[in-house]
Amino acid sequence: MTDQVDDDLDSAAVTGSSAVGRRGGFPKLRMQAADTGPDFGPFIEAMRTLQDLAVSVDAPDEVYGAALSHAQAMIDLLDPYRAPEGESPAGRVLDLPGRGSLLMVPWQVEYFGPDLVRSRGSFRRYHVGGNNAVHGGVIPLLFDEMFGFTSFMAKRSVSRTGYLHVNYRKVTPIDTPLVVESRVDRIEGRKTFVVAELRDEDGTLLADAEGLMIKLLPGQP
Ligand SMILES: CCCCCCCCCC(=O)SCCNC(=O)CCNC(=O)[C@H](O)C(C)(C)COP(=O)(O)OP(=O)(O)OC[C@H]1O[C@@H](n2cnc3c(N)ncnc32)[C@H](O)[C@@H]1OP(=O)(O)O
Repeated sequence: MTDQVDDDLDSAAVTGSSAVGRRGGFPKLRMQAADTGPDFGPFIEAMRTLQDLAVSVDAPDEVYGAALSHAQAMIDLLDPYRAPEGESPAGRVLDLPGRGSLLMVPWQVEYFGPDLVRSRGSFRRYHVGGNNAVHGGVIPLLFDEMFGFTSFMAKRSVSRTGYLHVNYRKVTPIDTPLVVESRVDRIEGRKTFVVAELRDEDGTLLADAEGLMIKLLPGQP
């Protein structure tokens, strides 16, 4: 998938501080897909496991103290390497789940075209809202990412989400392979109406969504 998207991302417009030009409203960034070494992916996966643990362990206070020391050592190690958006690899490694960004759910786009974008993955302990069900605020994050990608593939990339409506049809489980598909429903001037469905591998509908992506005007952030 990377080659096609590399080209598109190179000319894509995304928000950020290191602008090198303007296209539509967004600053245009150097946004080539990041080419990382072999340790970046495992580092992100380890950080995701730490997120799972941080929301789930019940440990003695001295264990939290020891973990805090390790966390502070990591902060000291990484802090000198802070980089502007569009330069740090997180969010730009298209072959990693969630583009290698901890903000994104760790899903992998497996098909993308102007007609359809499909992504697969699982939610995990970090995403639990209650009783092992995925938090109702996490699912729109997945849909919004899909709508952004769908809009991008439909060559409507300089767009932002105007609204995102989610119907929660069934409880969404963690640690279960799921699939989401998103497509353009219709285009009206600046407005791209997008729809998506989240299903389990048996085809059971868990949630669906409709969104409005609005093409930005020059000067809009
Ligand atoms: C491969 C890369 C993948 C990346 C994925 C990442 C995707 C992430 C996408 C996002 O999450 S973007 C962040 C969340 N969204 C925002 O922060 C948007 C904040 N809102 C705005 O900036 C402005 O509202 C916006 C620029 C979108 C629109 O403002 P405008 O003043 O230019 O639009 P205007 O109010 O004139 O509305 C334009 C049309 O949209 C309609 N509209 C706007 N908001 C609407 C709304 N909420 N509901 C229904 N219709 C709406 C409006 O009626 C009108 O329709 P008509 O053209 O038919 O007259």
